[in-house]
Amino acid sequence: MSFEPRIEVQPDADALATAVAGELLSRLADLQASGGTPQIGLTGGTIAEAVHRELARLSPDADVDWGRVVVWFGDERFVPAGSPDRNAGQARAAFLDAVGATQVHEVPAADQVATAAEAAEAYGNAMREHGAGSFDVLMLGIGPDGHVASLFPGRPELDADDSVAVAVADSPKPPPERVSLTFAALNRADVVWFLASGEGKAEAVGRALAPEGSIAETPARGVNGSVETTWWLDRDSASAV
Ligand SMILES: O=C(O)[C@H](O)[C@@H](O)[C@H](O)[C@H](O)COP(=O)(O)O
Repeated sequence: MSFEPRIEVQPDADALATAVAGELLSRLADLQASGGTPQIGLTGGTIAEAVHRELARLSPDADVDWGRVVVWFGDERFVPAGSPDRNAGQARAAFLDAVGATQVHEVPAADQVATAAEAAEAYGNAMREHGAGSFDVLMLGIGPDGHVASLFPGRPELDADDSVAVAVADSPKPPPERVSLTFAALNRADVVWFLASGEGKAEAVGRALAPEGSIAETPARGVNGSVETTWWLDRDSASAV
């Protein structure tokens, strides 16, 4: 069980993105120096995009072989592979292609399988086949409603603990069809990093970090790393902590 969450507050979104990218590269270099092949989980969203761009900028000076980093996604939008809404496409454009990441496991897209349920099953099989025992670092965003990945308040997917990934229909956050890792899969992380920037996230971050509260109401409360949980915030998103 992880201990109290660590809270890191940066002055603004730019400083936050730089700090997260720098710390991730440092962790990856250490893991590789000790002979590991790190497994990481990426997320979609605005601050994640900023972190990805910083990873592209900082990676050339870091001692990280991105060909030896296995990349997964905490959730994905169930849209065609070429859609600008794809988290994987955004991450590839922002840094994965630039840094030479070759072990990137994308959730099947809407023009590759017939249904989001098929995509979820295939992704779960891929994680089992590749022995994705646990994430060395799993990065997650949080929505203004407290959602994490594509696990939204009060939704049945919160209870889908017997699978790795689950299809999400009628998502409150567009696009409507998604695939999300379940709490069971998300919690198979040694280290969980929540990324949140801006006043619009302050209330949700406050609820997620409050001593009391329900996971049904604030799903981000349901994810913790077995070794570390860090909330990477800026002054605005930390204003209710
Ligand atoms: O696919 C997605 O939309 C994300 O995985 C989602 O969980 C995101 O991380 C949060 O909604 C925060 O997004 P913003 O940073 O854009 O607010």
